[in-house]
Amino acid sequence: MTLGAPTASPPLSVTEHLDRILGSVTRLPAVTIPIAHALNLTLAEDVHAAVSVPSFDNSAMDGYALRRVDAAAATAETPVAFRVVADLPAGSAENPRLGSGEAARIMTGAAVPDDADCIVPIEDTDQGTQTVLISRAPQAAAHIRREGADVRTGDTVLTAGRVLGPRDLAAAAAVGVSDLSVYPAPRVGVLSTGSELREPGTPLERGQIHDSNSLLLAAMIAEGGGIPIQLGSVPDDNNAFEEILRTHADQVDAFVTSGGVSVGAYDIVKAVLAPLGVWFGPVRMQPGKPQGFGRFPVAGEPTTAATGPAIFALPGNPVSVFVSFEAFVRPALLTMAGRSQIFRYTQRVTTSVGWRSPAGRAQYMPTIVDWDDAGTASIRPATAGGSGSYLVASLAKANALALVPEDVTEVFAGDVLTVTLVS
Ligand SMILES: Nc1nc2c(c(=O)[nH]1)N[C@H]1C(S)=C(S)[C@@H](COP(=O)(O)OP(=O)(O)OC[C@H]3O[C@@H](n4cnc5c(N)ncnc54)[C@H](O)[C@@H]3O)O[C@H]1N2
Ligand code: MOO
Repeated sequence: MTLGAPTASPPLSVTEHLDRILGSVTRLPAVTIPIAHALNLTLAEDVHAAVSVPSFDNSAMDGYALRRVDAAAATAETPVAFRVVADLPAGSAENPRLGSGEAARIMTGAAVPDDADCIVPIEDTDQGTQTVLISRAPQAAAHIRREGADVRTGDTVLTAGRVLGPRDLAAAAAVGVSDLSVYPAPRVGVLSTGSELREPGTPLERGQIHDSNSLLLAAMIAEGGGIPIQLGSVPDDNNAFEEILRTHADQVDAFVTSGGVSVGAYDIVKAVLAPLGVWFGPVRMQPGKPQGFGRFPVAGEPTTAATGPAIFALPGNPVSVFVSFEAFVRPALLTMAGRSQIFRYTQRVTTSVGWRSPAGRAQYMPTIVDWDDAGTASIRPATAGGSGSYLVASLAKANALALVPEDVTEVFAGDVLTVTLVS
């Protein structure tokens, strides 16, 4: 056991700490993967249509393909008879010749014979299979979906930088593309520290608590477009902590740890990582004051190389974990995932009650946004205890974080604050 080193670094503002982090992380190298695995990833290269959509003239209706001129006189009272010379379900490769007075029965999506110039829907016929009576004169080119009406071969269908949603994947598939160049989701090892931690569901003895940070972090990583890798929890033991990081360093793009970064005698995270060059110090925020950030060296590389996985050493208090993730980890992971939009949208909202905020620290208050009947939003703290960093159960009620600037020590009802809606 190594004693935690006292904090030496001067306090950073939230912006200074975030700038250092964003200056250190870069997007991951692009990879080419099957479309089916590309949901929510950022596209690295434009996608061009390999085939037109539609790729052939096809019928928009179940009906009959024929030459319009032959049915020009058709009315309900004086229907015109056609000989049915072919039957064309969708997928048929047939291209039957159609002479005067001849029709092909055709289903939606089937290729229109070259000799036909319109489709008569079955509603305007007697649905005959040998001969068919057409009871309404068709419009020119009626119900034919033309080749290339949507996109033509070579057209740009999706542009680089796009975050791929379900419709993007469908568009890529439709234009004949099977693989996409994307920035991969960062793989993030999640490790909780603390001898007091027990698995959720385990009965607790005096002094023990359930490990909620592992779940919180893994879920936030997944929600933020990363792939969480649960490494469980380690007791306050320097060697056990370092060993688990070393074991996984070459398998992850980042680590997020919680706990053990303050000034206590058992703050192992700082004790192990600070000598490896990871920065530790206070950030002028509440909650989330003690922070650590740097790179964890991969075996065989010099500890000074900035090539190992990024490591975010967050404080242990659960609300601090949540706020720290929102403020620092989420934008960094989104950067690694190639996103250009790395911050959530904010809005200015009026507070319906007041509260106190510590001097010289930006306060992140978990809040509930209420909307009145007129659609006007207001916020109130989500928990009776304000931004107390241990209030993990009440944190679930919050749907927003309100930011109180460093120099404000009291928020009054009616004040307007910058609010980030969180999920
Ligand atoms: N003398 C001082 N003490 C503390 C200071 C300070 O400046 N001087 N800072 C306080 C602040 S602010 C914070 S935040 C915490 C951060 O401490 P650590 O990062 O070292 O975290 P721990 O001591 O390990 O744990 C803090 C708290 O959180 C609970 N915890 C830890 N891990 C989990 C988990 N996985 N799931 C749920 N809860 C967890 C832990 O039991 C503690 O109650 O330091 C203050 N102290
Ligand atoms: O800064 Mo600590 O993270 O308030 O509880």
